[in-house]
Amino acid sequence: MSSFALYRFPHENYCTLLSQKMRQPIELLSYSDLSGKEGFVIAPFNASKDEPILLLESEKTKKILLSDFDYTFKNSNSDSENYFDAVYEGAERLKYTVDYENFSSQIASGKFSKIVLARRKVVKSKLEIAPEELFKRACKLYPRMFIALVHTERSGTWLTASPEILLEGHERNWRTIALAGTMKLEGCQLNFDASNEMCDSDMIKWSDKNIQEQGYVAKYIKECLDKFSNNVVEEGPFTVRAGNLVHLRSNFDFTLQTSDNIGELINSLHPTPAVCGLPKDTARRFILKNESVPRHYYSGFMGPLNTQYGTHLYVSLRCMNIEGRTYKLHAGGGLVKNSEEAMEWKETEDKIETMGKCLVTKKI
Ligand SMILES: C=C(O[C@@H]1C=C(C(=O)O)C=C[C@H]1O)C(=O)O
Repeated sequence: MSSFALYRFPHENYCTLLSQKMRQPIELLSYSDLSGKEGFVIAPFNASKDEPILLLESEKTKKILLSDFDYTFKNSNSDSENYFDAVYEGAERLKYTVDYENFSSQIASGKFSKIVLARRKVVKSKLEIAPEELFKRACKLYPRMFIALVHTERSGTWLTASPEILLEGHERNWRTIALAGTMKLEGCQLNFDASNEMCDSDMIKWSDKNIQEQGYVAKYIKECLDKFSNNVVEEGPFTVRAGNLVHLRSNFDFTLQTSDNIGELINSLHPTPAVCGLPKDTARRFILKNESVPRHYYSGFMGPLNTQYGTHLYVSLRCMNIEGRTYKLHAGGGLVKNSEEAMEWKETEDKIETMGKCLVTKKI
């Protein structure tokens, strides 16, 4: 099968299909090597020989209006009855509890001020659902998010509905964000940021724990950017919606003299404490060694790099790895001093629901 990336930016009514048949994607082992490269990047949480950074060069690019989607991809099964079985990967809940104990004890001992613990849920469907159909559902359910369906031989097939920009811009003007802190909208709050009705944003009250979690990410990002730009403008944090969740977000707009060393900037930013921890390198090593389930391309990033439309890299969150009728849904959350296990577990369940909804929604 050829490699492809099908993606849609927030609020756009069209998607882009980039496919590569003749050659395999370029494989890179270091984020810094992205400097000067052009194409669609699919990067893992941690680049290695087994899981390299993949770069698709556009042999063929096509823009498709979402309203023409069904005509372009003729799917037969969007209406049929389906059901799902949760596949318990050796006591998933228990594994999380054990990991949580291990991770939070490192915070208690002062090794990390913040660390992100992730897990996955595996579900099987009775019938195969065309991945393009799932992409279309994600586009309709999540107009504010970056939606991407990618496939390569090395990475397998992944669908993401990401609220988090890692880096975007072109020439001199760039932006990144610090996104962290999570709450599920309930009751009247579900009107938050809906176009027709207003909900009093005072109804969304952030806990000190969430404010602290996001503060760590914002501080880290500011320090990274100050090494590359002397012109960083920080705005926020403010509340933003992602499906039925809200997060705290700060914007960082900055200028670069040249985008020639963009790989260095990416290497410095990724993985931010929104998906990894502080201090970064020890947290990353700890996660790789101790988390029960390998992250693969979850909590990496993907998107177009240095194309004629600029760079738009998003963190690969609210995503799943698709293997036929088996769907592996990944999610994590940041642990800090006052975290509680049951609440952190629920947060991962709430995040997993983002992709879960795409699986169970029938025709939309
Ligand atoms: C790690 C994830 O999300 C990240 C972690 C968040 C948190 O800990 O509150 C919030 C948004 C994302 O930056 C995920 O969705 O799996």
